[in-house]
Parts: sequence; structure tokens; C-alpha cells
Amino acid sequence: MAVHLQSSLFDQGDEIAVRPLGGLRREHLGHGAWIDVLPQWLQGADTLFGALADGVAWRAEERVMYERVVAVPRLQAFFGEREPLPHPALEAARTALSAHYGAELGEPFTTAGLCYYRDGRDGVAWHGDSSGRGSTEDTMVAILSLGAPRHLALRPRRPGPVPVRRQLGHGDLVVMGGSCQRTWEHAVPKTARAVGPRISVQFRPAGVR
Ligand SMILES: O=C(O)CCC(=O)C(=O)O
Ligand SMILES: [Fe+2]
Repeated sequence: MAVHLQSSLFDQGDEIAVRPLGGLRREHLGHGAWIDVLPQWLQGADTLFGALADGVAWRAEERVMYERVVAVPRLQAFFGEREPLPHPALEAARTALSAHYGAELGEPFTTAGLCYYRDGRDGVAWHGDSSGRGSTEDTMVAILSLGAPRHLALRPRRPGPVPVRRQLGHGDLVVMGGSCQRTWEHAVPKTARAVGPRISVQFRPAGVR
């Protein structure tokens, strides 16, 4: 049973390609924030997962919390504006996103942040990507999800709109846009469920972090 579930999670094709973005569905969250969702955007997600899991120089980081040094519960890698991405499929994904959103966003996606969630004990706490321009300007953060499905939870900073939670599966795309990084927060909650590893790739414009 477990074996069957595991194999059905992953598609069979070796060829990695992104599908057209025409099927994106926009959901307005309130306070000027929205998310666009496209399930199974990437074909060949198995192959890309394997290549990134093995090929990326994942870093374990630490941070100070309540005067104690604690491990950040996920592994990370960051590719800046002029750095080559770790796989050609990610270059293709970024190009497709920039072509689709360029007019609305007014600039291309440039950087890629990668996160590796080893199991359900890894996650990311409530935050907005607001250490850069996202704290003052509307922007977009596009996330390609690979591997085990995990929830992306979103909640408004000010009361009013209803919090939402979307499952991000193998090859799925979600784009957070509008004021999402400053009027809402998002998280990937830890889970006690037995879940396999997940890789998330976040594409952002320059100066958004
Ligand atoms: O793993 C994800 O999909 C979200 C990661 C995230 O929010 C971040 O790294 O800023
Ligand atoms: Fe984030």
C-alpha cells in the first residue's frame, strides 16, 4: 500500500517541460492579495526532483530564537540575479513565468530560492517575503512544488478575509501576487503525518526576498 501510494505520487515521464500557463486560476484573497494556481504545471517532475535533490549544494542554516541557536527546519540554496540556475528546466520555467506575467508584473522573475523539506518535521513559520521591496510594493512570488504534497497556508495580517490553505503537489505552480507579501502571511506548517521530501522553488523579481 505504502509503495503503491509512493509510486502514484510521481509521474513517469523523463522529459521535463512546463505546460502552457493558460490554465492558471486566480483567487482574490482580500486586502489586494491574490494567488494563481496551476496544478501539474511541470511534466517530468520526478526527474527534476531527483536532479535537484542530488545536484544542489543544500545548506543547513541556524538562527537565533529566544536567545538560543536553533537549526532552520529545512535545507536551502539561493541563486541570485546573475547566477546560473542549477537545472535548465528551471531556466525554462523562469522564462515562461516572465513571458506570462511580464506585462502585469512590469519586470522579469530573476532569482530562485530553493528549499528542501526532508519530512514533516521541516516547515516554514508564518512570514511574508518582505525583507525587500515586497514590504512596500505589490509584487509576485512564483512557487514550483516538487515531491511530497504539503500545505501552503495563508492568513491576512489584518482581520477581515478568511485564511486559506492550498495543497501543493508534485509539479504544481502557485503564484502569490498583488499585496500578498505585505498584507498577508504564508507558512508551510509542520505535520505529524508521514510525508516524504519536498522541494520548493521560489522565483522572485530582483530586490524581492
Ligand atoms: O516552500 C514553500 O512553498 C514556501 C517557501 C517560502 O515561503 C519561502 O521560502 O519564503
Ligand atoms: Fe515565503
